[in-house]
Amino acid sequence: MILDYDVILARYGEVAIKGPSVRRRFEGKLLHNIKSAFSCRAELRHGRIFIFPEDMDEALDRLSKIFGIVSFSPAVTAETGFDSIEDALREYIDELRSEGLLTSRTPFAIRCRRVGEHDFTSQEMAAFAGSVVVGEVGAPVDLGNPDLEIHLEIREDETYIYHRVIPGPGGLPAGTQGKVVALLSGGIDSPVATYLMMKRGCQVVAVHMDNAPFTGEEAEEKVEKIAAKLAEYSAGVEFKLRTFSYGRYLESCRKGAPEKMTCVLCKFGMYHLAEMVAEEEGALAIVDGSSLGQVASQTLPNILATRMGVNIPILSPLIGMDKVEIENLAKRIGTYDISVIPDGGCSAVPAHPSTASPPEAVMEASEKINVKEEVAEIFRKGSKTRIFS
Ligand SMILES: Nc1ncnc2c1ncn2[C@@H]1O[C@H](COP(=O)(O)OP(=O)(O)OP(=O)(O)O)[C@@H](O)[C@H]1O
Repeated sequence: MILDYDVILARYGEVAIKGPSVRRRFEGKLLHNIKSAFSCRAELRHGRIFIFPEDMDEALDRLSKIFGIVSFSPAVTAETGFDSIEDALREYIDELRSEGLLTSRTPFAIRCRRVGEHDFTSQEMAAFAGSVVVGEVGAPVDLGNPDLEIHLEIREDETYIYHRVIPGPGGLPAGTQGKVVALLSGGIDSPVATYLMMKRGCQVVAVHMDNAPFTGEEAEEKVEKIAAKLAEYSAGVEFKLRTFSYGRYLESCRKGAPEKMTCVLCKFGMYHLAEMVAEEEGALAIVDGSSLGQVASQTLPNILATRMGVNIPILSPLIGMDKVEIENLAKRIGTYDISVIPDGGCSAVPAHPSTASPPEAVMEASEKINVKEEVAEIFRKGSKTRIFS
């Protein structure tokens, strides 16, 4: 970064359409989350967040992971007035030229917005600033389809100059929508499902079932790395990972029920364990990475059978998405490269898992192996817990 930015103007979207009291709560949370992500002063002014960071590069990097922010612009501050804006603009133009963003052939536009009383209109200031650029560089003005837009945002006696509008992640500020228990495996899907619920403002307690001896140590390491990556999107709000030893339950499924039902019973037990965790943690829903028809346990009959007897909502934000869409999202959020690290898979998966287990058969098998008691025992033994913030 060459330009000597001193402030970032951040815009927030959905927060702004809420009623006054919800809006105040959301704005407060957003400010808190920003201040937790990096050292800065941040304040609300006229529906924008003005951020004065200690380290500009770090701030620009972290803001792309703060939910609630729609876009943000690093800016240079000038005193409002023709002379001072002209001076600041000339310096700004010099930097744009040295970065190759503005030449004598670059169609450009000045966009000017104004709050406060001034002795000029926005249009007059835009025309003035445009003439400075033309005089300095000779670039053509093109208001309809410019390659470069230079913004002047005039707020009372301060003017902010910027040209970059960097997209933020959108969504709602972390921590505004209560808590969920997210079933987190080392695979591609559940990190994306968890991310999507975080994007809607949820605080996450991630629950992982350690299936050793049917899985290796690599699976645990992957989940920790995935949790750390997801926690980058949770500034200001705790992100917890709880790992339970689940292998003995899988062993009971293999011994006490038809082999082809192992995966369905595995999932059945997971939801029940997640419900206990939710109660303990004060979470109101369970999240998983199911996508309809993707694997044997995700057919409609098996979705029905595995969720029997669970009394809180099980949210599956990926249910209607294709694998390629999910993978693309995983790449964008940074979990894909971790998820594809080979971990040997789960050796308890049968050669021919059932794709349509009748609910009665699942209930019968679950009673025979006493799932509720098995799972309660695992819960009582407790979890390995890591807090990321
Ligand atoms: N070991 C585990 N610990 C916690 N949750 C799990 C575990 N294994 C599976 N899940 C949950 O169950 C969902 C479905 O898992 P399943 O193995 O049927 O499908 P998958 O497509 O391999 O999912 P993923 O890519 O998320 O691993 C996962 O998305 C996740 O939410």
